[in-house]
Amino acid sequence: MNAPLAHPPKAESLPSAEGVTPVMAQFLAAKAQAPDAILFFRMGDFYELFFKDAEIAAAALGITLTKRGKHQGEDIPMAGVPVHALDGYLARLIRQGFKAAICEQLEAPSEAKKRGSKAVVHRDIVRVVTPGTLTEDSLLDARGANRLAAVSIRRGRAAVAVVELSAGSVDVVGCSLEDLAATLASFRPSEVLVPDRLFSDEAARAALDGSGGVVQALPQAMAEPVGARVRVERLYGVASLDGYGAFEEGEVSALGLIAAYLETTQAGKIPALSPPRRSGDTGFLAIDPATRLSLEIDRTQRGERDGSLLACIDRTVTSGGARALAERIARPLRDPVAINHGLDAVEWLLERRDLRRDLRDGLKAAPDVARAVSRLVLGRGGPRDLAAIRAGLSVAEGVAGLFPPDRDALTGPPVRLVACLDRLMLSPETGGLLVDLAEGLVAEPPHLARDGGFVAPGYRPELEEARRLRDDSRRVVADLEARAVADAGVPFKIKHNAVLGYFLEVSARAAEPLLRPSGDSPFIHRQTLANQVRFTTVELSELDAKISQAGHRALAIEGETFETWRHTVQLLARPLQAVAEALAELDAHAALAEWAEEVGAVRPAVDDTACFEVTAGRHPVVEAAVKAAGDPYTPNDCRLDGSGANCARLSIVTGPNMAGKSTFLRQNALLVVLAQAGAFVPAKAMRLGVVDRLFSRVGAGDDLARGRSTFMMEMVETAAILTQATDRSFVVLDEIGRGTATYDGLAIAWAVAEALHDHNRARTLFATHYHELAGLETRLAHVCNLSMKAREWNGDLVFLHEAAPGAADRSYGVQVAKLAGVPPAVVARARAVLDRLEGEKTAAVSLDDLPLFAVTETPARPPSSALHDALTAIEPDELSPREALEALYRLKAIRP
Ligand SMILES: Nc1ncnc2c1ncn2[C@@H]1O[C@H](COP(=O)(O)OP(=O)(O)OP(=O)(O)O)[C@@H](O)[C@H]1O
Repeated sequence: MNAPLAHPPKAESLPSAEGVTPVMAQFLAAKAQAPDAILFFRMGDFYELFFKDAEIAAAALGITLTKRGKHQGEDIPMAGVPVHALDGYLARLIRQGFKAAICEQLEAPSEAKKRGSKAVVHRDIVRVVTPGTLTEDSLLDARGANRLAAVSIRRGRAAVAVVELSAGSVDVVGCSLEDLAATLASFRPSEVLVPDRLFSDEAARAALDGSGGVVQALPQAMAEPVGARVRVERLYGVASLDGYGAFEEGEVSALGLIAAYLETTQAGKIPALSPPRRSGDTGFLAIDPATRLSLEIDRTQRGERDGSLLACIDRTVTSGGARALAERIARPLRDPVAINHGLDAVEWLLERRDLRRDLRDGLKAAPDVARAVSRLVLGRGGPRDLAAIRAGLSVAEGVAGLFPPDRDALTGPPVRLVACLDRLMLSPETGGLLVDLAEGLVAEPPHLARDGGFVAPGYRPELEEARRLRDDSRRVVADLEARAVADAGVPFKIKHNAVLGYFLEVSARAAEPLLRPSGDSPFIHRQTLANQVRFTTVELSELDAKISQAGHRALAIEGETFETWRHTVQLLARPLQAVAEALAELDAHAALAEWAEEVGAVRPAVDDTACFEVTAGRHPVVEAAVKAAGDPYTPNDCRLDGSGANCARLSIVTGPNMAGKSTFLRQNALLVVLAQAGAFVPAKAMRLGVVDRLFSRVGAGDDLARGRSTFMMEMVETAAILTQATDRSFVVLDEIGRGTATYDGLAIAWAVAEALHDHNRARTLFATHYHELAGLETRLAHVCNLSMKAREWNGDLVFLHEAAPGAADRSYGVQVAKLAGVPPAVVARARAVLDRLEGEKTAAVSLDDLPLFAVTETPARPPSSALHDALTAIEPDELSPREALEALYRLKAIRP
């Protein structure tokens, strides 16, 4: 999978500003500020696009391309979208990898006119929209987080910084280059920032490709640690970052890329961010992109959520909860203590069915508080976001009240739940905001603050006054119609428009007597149309002015009230986000308990040993599919021990096609993911010594996009496992070696199995159709054979899906071909050829004679030496000439 690259229009294609109209000059000035984005230029009720942007948008969005005026003798291409439809068009552009800049009108045309009739309305870019910086509900997936990541590599170490604008969270992880891909993939970023120099770095490119995000290259200078530190300090408004922890150079550099990007894309608006959460790469179970794809953890191989492990177990009732659960499954933990804290919370809620039901019922009323807060802080929120905060805070109060006050460590809620409950406790400030909004905001406010109508009656006396004046005057206007009809004797109708305000309208014929000159007529002519004539009176004009003044005043007071609330939300952003997080976490825990009850999952025993023991385990997704089709699912045991003390470290799994080998392998890998994510597991029992890295590989499909053949891909991925797996890792390999000629494949499979057993010492399940590999059981100390059982019945094959000790004798490929509907003549011929080949094989050279079986000495990990380590740590691009010379002397001084 190749990461899509952002494809902005080229900066050098900007048209010259010579001799253009004032509005076009304004457009070009804005365009120069965001040359790599498609500029949406507000003109009244439309956002217009010009020049190359218009052509790109017309092609990408299917909108009409027209022209407007000339530029240096050439037509100016133009396209436009109505203001109210902007979000939809933005979403489509962003999905296609474009950036968009929004240039707004910052004053009303009437204001501009005060500066002279030729004055141009003041406009400026208020925001650059990119995939990682979206906050609008209409542009976001409610159940998935939207993250912006940045990668930096300094002195041989990688760092990943990640910000989720809608939750205000910031994570930073320093990791080895080997773990970069897994670390980046664990965040599923929508957009990844990299210094442009990293583009030519093989390892970095591979990691970026696997991240799934749109890649944006920034100038290398933005990643320089000194400048980066200053930018991060500015983002947080602190004099020094030291108060947040001691950051590695690469971490500061990655955070600096994010700070630079937020400064430009948010046009100076500073989001409310929590201090960077720093975690080393040892905090989480490393799962590289290929493994995520193969296990279909949060997306299927086709890229859909439906059908993944996450979709199968997700019972959350809020979008924040869904995101929290997704994060847990995407980044399982590695520390048994932390994992057990999560399991304690699930167990406690599982045991309290009534409380759990009430909790989930209460949570259902909680809107997306996190996203509402971030929109308000970034100046994009409206009254409905305030209503979301009000509802969220009152749910927090209600939900906290469901839990017993008992905080005893033995009988009360476990630590993870107590931590959530503590965050739900409203402070005097957040409590005050709730009271204020409950009193001052109407029950169902409009989306936009602009049109008013959201401040509750009675909340501000001066607003009441203005509203009364406006409404009373409207009533007088309504009375005036009847009086005018009586006075003039013509059927007047009172109407209103933006240009004339209120006026009296009557048909042209009926108006005739009123148009004759008369000294004392109160009706003043305003306008003659084809069929109607419009009049006003002094009284109507006065009332009109009164209504419009009162209306403006009411709007101004509502605007002021909104601004006060928005400001309070900005000040309280962190505690409000903490409430949102706590609600989300409670939802995720309760959802895991709910799912565990539904499918009969049990608590895994997670510890520091090297064991893996599953009794009657099930594959959650395949089980659901099989049961939906009305068939039973066969549970299976699996026992491995990395130390080799209690049972085998490596199992060779054989069996007919379709017998359930792949399901068995993935099932056990998924149980590791679930257990370390703090979830219960679908099994009768499970004991797990924590895993540091999880690998799953299937004899691969083609990756034509990257120009690599099936077999090459298979070997690249196998190489990654052999260099990275440790004695704490868990590896599942499915038919490795199948992509080449039989003997090459067998030889490679054999050597890989041996290396994993002898050198990596990882707990491994190795499924294969090379039955010769079963011979490893007698040759290596910690290998056992397992086979998936099937029976022949009246010439047909019946799959039992049962993993039993021992090797399979054959593959039954021909029987499977028959089951699949291959024509009988072809099946019969295949059987005859197979009999012949099997007859010949008995006479062939014995495998024992092959050098395959000689014990290997080659270490699987690359050799490491002081010289090698020192060389790896040097970053030539970061050294001054003097430092380079010093580094050279240091290298010379190292003795091999
Ligand atoms: N434990 C089980 N209980 C019930 N049905 C199962 C079980 N395991 C697998 N199946 C069913 O068998 C089908 C085939 O399983 P799977 O793909 O794991 O077989 P396989 O041995 O890997 O096949 P191949 O060697 O052809 O790749 C699954 O799609 C599922 O419907």
